[in-house]
Amino acid sequence: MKLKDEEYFQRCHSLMNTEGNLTTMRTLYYRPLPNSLPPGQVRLGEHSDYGSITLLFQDDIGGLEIENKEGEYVPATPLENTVIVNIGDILQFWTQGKLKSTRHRVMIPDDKDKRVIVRRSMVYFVRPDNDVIINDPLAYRDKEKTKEPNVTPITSHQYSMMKFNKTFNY
Ligand SMILES: O=C(O)CCC(=O)C(=O)O
Ligand SMILES: [Fe+2]
Repeated sequence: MKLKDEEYFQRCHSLMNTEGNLTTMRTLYYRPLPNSLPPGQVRLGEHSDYGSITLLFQDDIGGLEIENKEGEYVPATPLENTVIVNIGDILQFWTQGKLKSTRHRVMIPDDKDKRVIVRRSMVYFVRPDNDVIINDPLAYRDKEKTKEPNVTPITSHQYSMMKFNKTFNY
């Protein structure tokens, strides 16, 4: 990635566990569902996560799907002792799209035995420190090789707030 400072990304997360960083852990509880539902129903809508990376721990019920390069959703079948690492929007901005933020969703299992059981997941959303500028691709690599983009700087905090307000608009 031609990092001019190999510790750049690490330093941008140095305030985790303080008020200067919005990294959060969320536990999700998907309640049991009736068997009468038709197949192919969405449980958690398509989205990309908006931090830098996400660590996702799911149980063995399944339903999580990830969008591949062809734009098709493919199952992320649960594997024991495995953590899924998603790239979030901010890492995509930072790297000018070199690393892609992965769209994903959760479907209701077609298997009727699995629908009537609770699904649980645990998600750790890693976000850069609040004041980090997320749309300056030059911050992490050799400035001479890329033209200075003419854009208004956006901080990690501003972007997160914009996404929170859109997602939790009720
Ligand atoms: O429950 C899952 O497996 C996915 C959760 C998720 O994508 C999210 O909370 O952003
Ligand atoms: Fe997600």
